[in-house]
Amino acid sequence: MSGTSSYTLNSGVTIPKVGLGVYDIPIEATEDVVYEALKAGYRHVDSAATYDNEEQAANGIARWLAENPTHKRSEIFYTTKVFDDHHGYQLTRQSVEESLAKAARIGYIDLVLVHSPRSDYNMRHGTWNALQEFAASGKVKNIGVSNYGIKHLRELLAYPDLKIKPAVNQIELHPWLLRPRLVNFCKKNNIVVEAYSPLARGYKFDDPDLLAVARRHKKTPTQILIAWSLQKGYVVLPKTAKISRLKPNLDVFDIKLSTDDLKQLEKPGEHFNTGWDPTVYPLDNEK
Ligand SMILES: NC(=O)C1=CN([C@@H]2O[C@H](COP(=O)(O)OP(=O)(O)OC[C@H]3O[C@@H](n4cnc5c(N)ncnc54)[C@H](OP(=O)(O)O)[C@@H]3O)[C@@H](O)[C@H]2O)C=CC1
Ligand SMILES: O=C1Nc2ccccc2C1=O
Repeated sequence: MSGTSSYTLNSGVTIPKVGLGVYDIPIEATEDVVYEALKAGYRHVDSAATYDNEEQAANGIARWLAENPTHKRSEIFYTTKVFDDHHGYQLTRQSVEESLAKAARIGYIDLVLVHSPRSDYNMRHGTWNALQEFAASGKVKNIGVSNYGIKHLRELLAYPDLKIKPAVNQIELHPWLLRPRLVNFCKKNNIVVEAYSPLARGYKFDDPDLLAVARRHKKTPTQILIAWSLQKGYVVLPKTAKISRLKPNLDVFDIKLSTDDLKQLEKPGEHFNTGWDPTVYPLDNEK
């Protein structure tokens, strides 16, 4: 098992279980890190319009494909996102066209996400309609959401003109932020869960329970956290800008965490958010 190990989305398309998150990788380093990631076995890259490195991420993929002609574009999964300031039908069309132009060297985008629900009903609805059109056109293969809470998902699933359900919901998840209700809602609705900030951005690397589990498995805390996400059935999106960390972060498929390991790692009482939490953003009638 490796970077090619995958889940199947509700669209029927497969998605590699591990993706390289490229948030905060400096623009000038992104192409090389993505290229090296593909060399190391990654087949999935997660970017966003706001990360300012979409073009460099796509170019890293294009360079690797050009140098490895036995491999096909279809083996690689490239995600980007539409930010809050481009909600609404017209602005979302514009944002995705810009993302497509930046991804020109790889031809299409595998997944476009609504980055967060932070607007209002009409704007979110317009955004989803624009994404549905891109998906129908084939320029975008799958569409989904990020940072949606249960209420935002319920709202979307009730659009009277809904044609395509979200393929994924990308949310912050790690042993200090478990979100069982939201995860179960996604699973029940056949929405694949993607875990972002799966390393809790490094804030918990010295947690004594994490260190104990890591010692037992002769693995690093990073590898245990990635394995934890996989064992929960999540797509996992660890970020590193350091080429030397790419391979070790993928060397996780042999880790089998026991029930006792999971109990020791998971901290249901913490609800530790490392960044923003748009899953609680109010609906129109809550404002
Ligand atoms: N949809 C959304 O709203 C959000 C999406 N995301 C996505 O999730 C991805 C990952 O989340 P992110 O918040 O970046 O943080 P992560 O939880 O992935 O943690 C990244 C941190 O861990 C460090 N790290 C990585 N590997 C190792 C290692 N082997 N040993 C020691 N330290 C390590 C990195 O440092 P270094 O780079 O120096 O290795 C960096 O400081 C993002 O890049 C983005 O794609 C993230 C946040 C929000
Ligand atoms: O990767 C991300 N890190 C962030 C921090 C703040 C807001 C959005 C994001 C991301 O999408």
